[in-house]
Amino acid sequence: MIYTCTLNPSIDYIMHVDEFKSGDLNRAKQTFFYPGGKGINVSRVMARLGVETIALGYTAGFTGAFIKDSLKQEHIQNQFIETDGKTRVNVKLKSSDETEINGPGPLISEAKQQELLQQVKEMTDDDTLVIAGSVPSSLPDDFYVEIAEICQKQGTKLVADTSGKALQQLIGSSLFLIKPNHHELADLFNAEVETKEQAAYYGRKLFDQGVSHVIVSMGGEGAVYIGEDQQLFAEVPKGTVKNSVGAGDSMVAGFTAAISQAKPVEEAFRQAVASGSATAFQDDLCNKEDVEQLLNDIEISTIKEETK
Ligand SMILES: Nc1ncnc2c1ncn2[C@@H]1O[C@H](COP(=O)(O)OP(=O)(O)OP(=O)(O)O)[C@@H](O)[C@H]1O
Ligand SMILES: O=P(O)(O)OC[C@@]1(O)O[C@H](CO)[C@@H](O)[C@@H]1O
Repeated sequence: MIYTCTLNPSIDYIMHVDEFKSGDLNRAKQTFFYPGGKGINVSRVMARLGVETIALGYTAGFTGAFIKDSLKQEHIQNQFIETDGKTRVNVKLKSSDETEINGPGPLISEAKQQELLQQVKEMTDDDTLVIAGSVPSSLPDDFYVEIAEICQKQGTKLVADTSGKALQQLIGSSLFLIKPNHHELADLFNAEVETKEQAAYYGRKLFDQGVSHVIVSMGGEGAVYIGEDQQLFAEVPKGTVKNSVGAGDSMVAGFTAAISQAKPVEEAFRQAVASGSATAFQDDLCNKEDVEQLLNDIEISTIKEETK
């Protein structure tokens, strides 16, 4: 089974405002509510690509109930742990540019932390766990590392989509897939990552430290894949970006779904990029048809040089 874990889910409240003026009364011309949080986005895209997952994490209050209802409507199983307080609402403001305000999320007690670790301990070497998103401030900084240690011991494949300190701490753990964007990769190595060669150079360092598959996304500039004996570059399809929230998560979902269906790595990478762009080109996350339509538009080439 493939599990996704979202420690800090959200309702994503998308607001389209024509010309946003800070400090003024603005009226949105269109709004949307979506169940959000990176792992939940991965579960939703994988469901659309025909792959079953079970969503784990913490939900709370009426906002948490919205998330559970929404997933139920999309036939996605969950084993969320209910906590006190309310699941956060993250505001995504779309105007001439994209502004995001993410809430802090509810407090998670020590007992609830142990409950989640117990769920991980019950997984086996047939299972895959996707840990995605930020670690709420009430959890220990190294909570993901604790999960990684459990997974390594029992042979559960671990996919990690996080950033900052949480990502830094995970490097060195045995990981199946990570997908930093080029800014996150640059932060990890305190270096400049602007070109595909630089992305490949630092991506290879992550591979050498125990990550089986590394995808570095570079927004509209393309994406890089580093694996055992391949390093690939994909041009992203051309289109109008409507809402890039969840585009990175869609890539993780596209790749993980394809691998679970025993597709070759290059095809999994192609599906990752198609899923990311298909999400970027619409308000909600991508559908299977959108992904399939983009697959043929993606040119993949080999990156030869690995110099900075
Ligand atoms: N301008 C664009 N044109 C086409 N595709 C895009 C564009 N911007 C993003 N994408 C798609 O979204 C993917 C992820 O984008 P990005 O590198 O911004 O990741 P990210 O920062 O993790 O995303 P996010 O945090 O917004 O989910 C890209 O690899 C690509 O497939
Ligand atoms: O605050 P975090 O956990 O870093 O990110 C949460 C979030 O911004 O990530 C998803 C998009 O990737 C959204 O659905 C959600 O609002």
